[in-house]
Amino acid sequence: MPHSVAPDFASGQRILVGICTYNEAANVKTMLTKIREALPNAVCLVVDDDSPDGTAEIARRYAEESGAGDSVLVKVRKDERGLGGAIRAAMQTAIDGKYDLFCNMDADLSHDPADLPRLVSTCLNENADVVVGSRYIEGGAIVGWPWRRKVMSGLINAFTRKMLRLPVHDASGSYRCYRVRCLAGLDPPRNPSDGYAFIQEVLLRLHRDGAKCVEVPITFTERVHGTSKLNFREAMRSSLTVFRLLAVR
Ligand SMILES: Nc1nc2c(ncn2[C@@H]2O[C@H](COP(=O)(O)OP(=O)(O)O[C@H]3O[C@H](CO)[C@@H](O)[C@H](O)[C@@H]3O)[C@@H](O)[C@H]2O)c(=O)[nH]1
Repeated sequence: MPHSVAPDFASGQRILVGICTYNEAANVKTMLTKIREALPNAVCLVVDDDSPDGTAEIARRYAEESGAGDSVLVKVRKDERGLGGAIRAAMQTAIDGKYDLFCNMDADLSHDPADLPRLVSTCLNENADVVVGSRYIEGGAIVGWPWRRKVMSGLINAFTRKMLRLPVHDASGSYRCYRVRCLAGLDPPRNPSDGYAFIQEVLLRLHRDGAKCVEVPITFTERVHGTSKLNFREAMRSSLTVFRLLAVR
């Protein structure tokens, strides 16, 4: 999809782009390069759970050698694991740093950094509180998944949307742009999801707080390098979390 705006359109906004990484040595450098091309004024944050493959070190070296300096931050969590906790840590950095917008995306190039300007401009132009990159609306797509995973993910998302009365069709994808003031306004969750379910949980809590949620179509492309960390157990745990989230106020 073509960009409707020039890459530096949001120069008045302070934008933090967070990518969470576990064993993304083969992807992190390309990701950072492409994010900086897409949004030259944004700050990139890598939240790495002490990956044994040296992801954090590659990101640090990239920051030094590319001259990115303070516009690439690397946070290493030594004793914690889990995508949900890592995204929460990135959100907290956005809140503490008084950023205006926080964009979150996968670090394996499944989410195309070239879509970042579209998410950001939609947030600004439509005065949205959260913009969700969606695989399940017209124009959205998934490339490279076997049909079984597509069907499973589509069904889980339809079920989650219905059960939690969410206003979006893609609750489990984490390509999003948030207004930081809305994240800062959320009460700290009492028992937050540490795994992939956090992606649904934060959307639900924002929606219940009255946040304006807008969807834009994205194409999700299965990674070429590295492996997914979403195993069957975590997928089930995340899906069943819907029932726990029914109790979220
Ligand atoms: N810091 C940290 N990052 C993690 C962890 N587990 C996964 N990640 C990072 O989270 C991103 C997505 O993880 P994958 O394991 O590659 O997920 P996927 O199978 O490609 O996609 C599924 O999960 C995505 C979560 O964003 C979803 O967007 C997508 O819908 C899909 O269901 C990657 O950047 C990966 O490195 C963790 O424990 N800690």
